[in-house]
Amino acid sequence: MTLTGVYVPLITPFDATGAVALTALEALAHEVLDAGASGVVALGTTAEPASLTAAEQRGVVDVIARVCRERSAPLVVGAGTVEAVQALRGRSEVVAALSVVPPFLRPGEAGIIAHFAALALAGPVPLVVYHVPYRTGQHLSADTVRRLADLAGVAGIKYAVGGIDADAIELLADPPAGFAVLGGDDAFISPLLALGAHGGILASAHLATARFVELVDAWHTGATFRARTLGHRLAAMSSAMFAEPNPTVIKAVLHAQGRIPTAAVRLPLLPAGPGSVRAALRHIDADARG
Ligand SMILES: O=C(O)C1=N[C@H](C(=O)O)C[C@H](O)C1
Repeated sequence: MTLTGVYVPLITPFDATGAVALTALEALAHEVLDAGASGVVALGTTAEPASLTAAEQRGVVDVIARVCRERSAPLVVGAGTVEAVQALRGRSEVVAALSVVPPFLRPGEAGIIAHFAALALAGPVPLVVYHVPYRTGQHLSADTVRRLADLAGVAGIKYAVGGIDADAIELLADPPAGFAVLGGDDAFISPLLALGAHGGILASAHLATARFVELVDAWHTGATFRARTLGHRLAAMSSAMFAEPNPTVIKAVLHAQGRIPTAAVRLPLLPAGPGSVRAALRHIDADARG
């Protein structure tokens, strides 16, 4: 199956004691699926996974997996190591592991291909390669992405290069069969869809979920005028959501909407400032007014 549409990488809500608010998380997963998301992502960057204990991570995946089971919705789980992908064995709702390109080391493109070949072999589910070079420090050419797509057990890429680059244009001019190209930079999702991307993993889609779904559908059905107009509006909204480190603004907005018990984030993140939150809420209000 090729992953398409909008996948929402769920935040991890905390309650007033600082514990993970599992009931609110469950409700959020239902809400985004009700609004038309194709699926959800557990333990993406947006979930602050490095700030969760192993037990909290398991609790988060358990809750989201239960929702996906009830709804027959696909679940993608952030997992970058052999141990983490192997821990997904037996979870039938999990359709893929989202695995970041190894950061910081910059092993070179041949090393990256060897890494994903080994990880794909070790895991029970296919991989979606998370390519975010402004964080990992590792460039991948279109040719390298094609070689990754050729690997058995690699189902797609979350493409987040901080813009639209020459490699994206080259890749999407002739996309590998059965390989999903999913945008991962919210503000650039519309132009990437225009080039032929299959969908996106978009934290902004916690808000205005149905609009992001509409955007993907509009590009995929050739409703270009609607797609372009909506794309500009959602890009402005996404920029407001990312005015401070993700997911601080999104959590504050969800809290202001009464959807999660607190806006709390864990260190090293600091809560978003009131000006950023007000600006983001203004975008959502404007969108709701049409
Ligand atoms: O958690 C994710 O997956 C995403 N993280 C990105 C980030 O934190 O920069 C943004 C994207 O929307 C999805």
